[in-house]
Amino acid sequence: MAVSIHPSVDHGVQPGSPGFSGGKLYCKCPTDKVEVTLTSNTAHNHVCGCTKCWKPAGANFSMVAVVPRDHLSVTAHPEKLKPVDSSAAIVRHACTGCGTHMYGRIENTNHPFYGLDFVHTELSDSGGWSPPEFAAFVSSIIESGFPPSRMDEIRSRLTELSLTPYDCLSPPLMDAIATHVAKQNGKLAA
Ligand SMILES: N[C@@H](CCC(=O)N[C@@H](CS)C(=O)NCC(=O)O)C(=O)O
Ligand SMILES: [Zn+2]
Ligand SMILES: [Zn+2]
Repeated sequence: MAVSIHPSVDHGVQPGSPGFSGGKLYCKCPTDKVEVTLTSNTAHNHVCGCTKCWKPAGANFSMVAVVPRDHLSVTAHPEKLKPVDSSAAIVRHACTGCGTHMYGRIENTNHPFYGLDFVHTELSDSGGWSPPEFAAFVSSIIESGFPPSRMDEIRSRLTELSLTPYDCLSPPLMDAIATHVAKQNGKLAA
């Protein structure tokens, strides 16, 4: 049995549906579930090994994608949500009943990814969402206790799944961040 990455990809990455236009995410409480409604598909879906992103029980990676913030609303039980860390770049909102992170929002208007919310589409009861495209912050799984001696297994499995492993974000996203910074510091035209 290959090393587990995340339950949504361990049996192969499922393709998305062209024209898919959104759906609902639910927390894991048995009743009174927090419901988040997305009115568009997600983009830049990926698996993330960092210690900040919510992972389902037993998973080594989180699966996380972005959606424009004006396409996300909390449509049931907003009173159960609480920010995990209001000073983080991504302010993640967790269910106080079950601990699931329902969305993460960037509140700093100068952040390169301002305007985007971070979501876990495995919490949806519908298929068709954009599939994960790469693996971010791979080395960070060691910070959660994963044995460093088994990192070759992890990177081989990710590569087999066509989830190219990066120890930060993918080159296009790192370029987007650097472009944002260069426009702010005047090295590139805004
Ligand atoms: N090695 C650190 C990396 C944390 C990190 O930088 N995470 C990235 C990917 S989600 C990030 O953008 N974090 C911003 C935030 O958590 O607010 C860890 O695992 O805790
Ligand atoms: Zn819950
Ligand atoms: Zn992360």
